[in-house]
Amino acid sequence: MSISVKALSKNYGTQKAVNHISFEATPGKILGFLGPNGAGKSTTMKMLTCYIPKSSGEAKVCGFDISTDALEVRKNIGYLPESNPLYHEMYVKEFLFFVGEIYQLRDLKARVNEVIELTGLKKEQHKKIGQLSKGYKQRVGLAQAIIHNPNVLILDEPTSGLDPNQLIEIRALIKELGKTKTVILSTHIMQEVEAICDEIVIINKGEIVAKDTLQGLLTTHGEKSLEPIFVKLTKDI
Ligand SMILES: Nc1ncnc2c1ncn2[C@@H]1O[C@H](COP(=O)(O)OP(=O)(O)OP(=O)(O)O)[C@@H](O)[C@H]1O
Repeated sequence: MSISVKALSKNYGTQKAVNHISFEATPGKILGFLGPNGAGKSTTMKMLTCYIPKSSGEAKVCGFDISTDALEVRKNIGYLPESNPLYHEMYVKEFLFFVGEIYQLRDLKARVNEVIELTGLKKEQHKKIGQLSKGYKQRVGLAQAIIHNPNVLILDEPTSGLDPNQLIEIRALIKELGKTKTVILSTHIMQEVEAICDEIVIINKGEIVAKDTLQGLLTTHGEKSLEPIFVKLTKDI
């Protein structure tokens, strides 16, 4: 088990952003983490990547506890945050060298060239990040997330705002990465989940309302697609 989450909670003051959630994620599978705006997806991802502390509960990444083994957790995780914060004044290669140095990677030049190849950045590699299109900025975000070859990838809305061509290419890349790594991906695009996710967790108002495979959810709810199930489980009544 690469990710194990048990009764994990996060309170912001009196607000329960994430409330006692439990789920697991395994290598070679892509887990779609879905929920309406404000459901608690980013908060969960930030706890798993040790960006914010939990309020209670437990989570382990590759056996390492997010509260007591943050350094080991970070070594094992690649994270693409929702806003994809990048240094716009840096050149693509310069930025990837910078990230690789933080991880103290050996043979960094070869690794930077490898991730540039993997993420399809070759023809844009000499540009400044600020000069790149949104899709290529996402590729840089993915490149920095995988540069240290982590076992687990946490991707917060990796395809939001991309044109259909970029979307297809980034999805294909994520699917490829998901063959060997444990991937947790949040998205609002139901077709994306249907296309690439093996497991689905739906969170609403900080609580998990569904946890199954796509086929399992379709069968349980007697539907042919995910959208009506998502609406049924998360709409305000
Ligand atoms: N730093 C913070 N301080 C206070 N409340 C916060 C903070 N960050 C998030 N929240 C609140 O926690 C709840 C969950 O937010 P979160 O960003 O995790 O949702 P989300 O599912 O990622 O939403 P979206 O799909 O819009 O990105 C929301 O009500 C949000 O306003």
